[in-house]
Amino acid sequence: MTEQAGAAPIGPVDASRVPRFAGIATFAKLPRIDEVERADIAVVGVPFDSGVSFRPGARFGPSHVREISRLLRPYNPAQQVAPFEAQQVVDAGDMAVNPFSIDEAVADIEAQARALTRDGTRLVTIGGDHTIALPLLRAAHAIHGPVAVVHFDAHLDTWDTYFGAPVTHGTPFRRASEEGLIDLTASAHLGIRGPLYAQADLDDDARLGFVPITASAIEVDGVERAIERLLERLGDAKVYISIDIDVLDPAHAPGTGTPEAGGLTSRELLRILRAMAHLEIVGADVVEVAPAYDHAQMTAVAASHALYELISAMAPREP
Ligand SMILES: N=C(N)NCCCC(=O)O
Ligand SMILES: [Zn+2]
Ligand SMILES: [Zn+2]
Repeated sequence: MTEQAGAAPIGPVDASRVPRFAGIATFAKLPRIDEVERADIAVVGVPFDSGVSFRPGARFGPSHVREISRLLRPYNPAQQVAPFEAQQVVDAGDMAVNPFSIDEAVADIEAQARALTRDGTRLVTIGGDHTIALPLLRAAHAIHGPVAVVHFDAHLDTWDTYFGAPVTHGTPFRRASEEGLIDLTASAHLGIRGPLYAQADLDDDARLGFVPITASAIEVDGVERAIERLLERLGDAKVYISIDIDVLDPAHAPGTGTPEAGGLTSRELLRILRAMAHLEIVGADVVEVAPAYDHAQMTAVAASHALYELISAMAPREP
């Protein structure tokens, strides 16, 4: 089956005809990339977790999230859009990445991201640990120049090195800032909380170009105020959205490697994502889902809904 030029996008398999628990688990039962001529958005997995500092297992995130994503439905009332009708969305499978060498893996990811985005396709990536944001930002920068990074996370991920290693899941945004990949005037973290190594972590972070909208600011001032601050910061910059699922409270997302108490609810996360629908979103990722620590697929449910809101936010709107 091949999409004809100009024809309507090929959508998901109809779950009222083929039970959603049957068949191959592509994301949201979407077509595979080889079933269409060209895609506006490719959902791609990056099964890599050799950059973690604590619990491993995010390499199994992509298949775990795809499995539960089969429950997603075609119309998103919260954004008033049918995200798989308004644009061609496909599942591009998983990238092949070296599990024994971080440097090789990072080069593999960048090369495959560049190949997938060569003809204007935008990537929505399922991790994998947060290390993968660095090569994904390198690939985005090659096309768009410096992008505003909207980073949802309990952690800053702008630390310098771990055991002397510069490329880990705690360091991607420091490297990205040093390399000039991010727009230093428009990037922000959301949901930051928990213990740090020192006050200097925050000072470094500000110097590297981020403004933190903390979990406690969201609690005290409310989600609407957080959205206002975020949109003010972003202006009309091109945006890359990176969601570490540990931005959610462990009550909402236990299946992750470095959990921290006091996090966002999934409802808060989804609402903030919807507020970015009018922006130019050039790519996105959802990372750090570690199925071995998940219960009742709850972390995967949160991740699959975050991905659905991202894809919906990226859909073209009637002017
Ligand atoms: N990116 C995530 N999830 N965690 C980073 C934590 C780094 C640390 O152990 O200090
Ligand atoms: Zn984190
Ligand atoms: Zn992170």
